[in-house]
Amino acid sequence: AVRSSTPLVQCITNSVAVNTTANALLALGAAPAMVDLPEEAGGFAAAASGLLVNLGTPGAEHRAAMRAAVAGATAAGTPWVLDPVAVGSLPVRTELAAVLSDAGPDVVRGNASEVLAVAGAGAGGRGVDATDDAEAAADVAAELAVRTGAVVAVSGPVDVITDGRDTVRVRNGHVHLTRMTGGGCALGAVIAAFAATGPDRLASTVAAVLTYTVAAELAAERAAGPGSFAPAFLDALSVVDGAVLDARASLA
Ligand SMILES: Nc1ncnc2c1ncn2[C@@H]1O[C@H](COP(=O)(O)OP(=O)(O)OP(=O)(O)O)[C@@H](O)[C@H]1O
Ligand SMILES: Cc1ncsc1CCO
Ligand SMILES: [Mg+2]
Repeated sequence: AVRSSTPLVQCITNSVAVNTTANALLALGAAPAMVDLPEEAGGFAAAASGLLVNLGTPGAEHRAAMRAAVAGATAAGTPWVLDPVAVGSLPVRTELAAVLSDAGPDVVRGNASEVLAVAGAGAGGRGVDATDDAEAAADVAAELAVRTGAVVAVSGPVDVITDGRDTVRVRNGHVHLTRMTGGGCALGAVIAAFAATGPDRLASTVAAVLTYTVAAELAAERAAGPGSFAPAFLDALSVVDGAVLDARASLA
């Protein structure tokens, strides 16, 4: 459905991951648009198929663009994904994530530390990357889903995806994804692309994570390390299909 509909995905994302994210969407068959000016972001979000709001390098202009884009997406019913990068101890993005997670995102996507922090459970001086165990955040993620109405996708060696009622675990993936910058950030954009294909947010998010992590496995078979993994991953995103997913999926 992503390939046949070519969803237009607006990304307000960080300056590190912008190129990786655009290339991942193109490889998958979606259309990226990094429209991140405050004066343009709201109108564009109303017309886009999906929106990513990623807090990785949230300068003042980006923050204004995020507010405008969320308002435009909300008014038009455009699905949007919040990636609360490195929230927890950094004050500006942590406050921003609290506001945005209450603004009705369709999906909140982060690693375990970030999801715990957005849920207000990341206390106690826990470092931003102190845990990569998504399972440890599963209950908190489900509570966050119920409170916000969002599907919550926690990434890690096993990804946990929940709408607060049903929870799906995706065991696919490869550690090279964590050694390529933007490995999590591009996943947020891919989740937005899949959200544009239909109203079932849990199903579209599981499909996005499964596609992404199976592509990583295909790429790892051809890669000598994280450097050659990155282009192999784009190649794999462009060929992975339903038959490969059926053969490779490790869901629980
Ligand atoms: N140890 C691991 N083994 C296999 N796959 C992993 C592992 N850790 C993460 N992944 C996969 O990597 C992808 C990105 O998840 P990760 O948890 O690294 O995001 P992140 O911490 O937000 O990344 P970023 O550095 O871009 O912010 C997900 O698809 C996840 O399945
Ligand atoms: C390295 C880095 N720093 C801020 S955002 C980002 C991309 C990975 O999250
Ligand atoms: Mg991240």
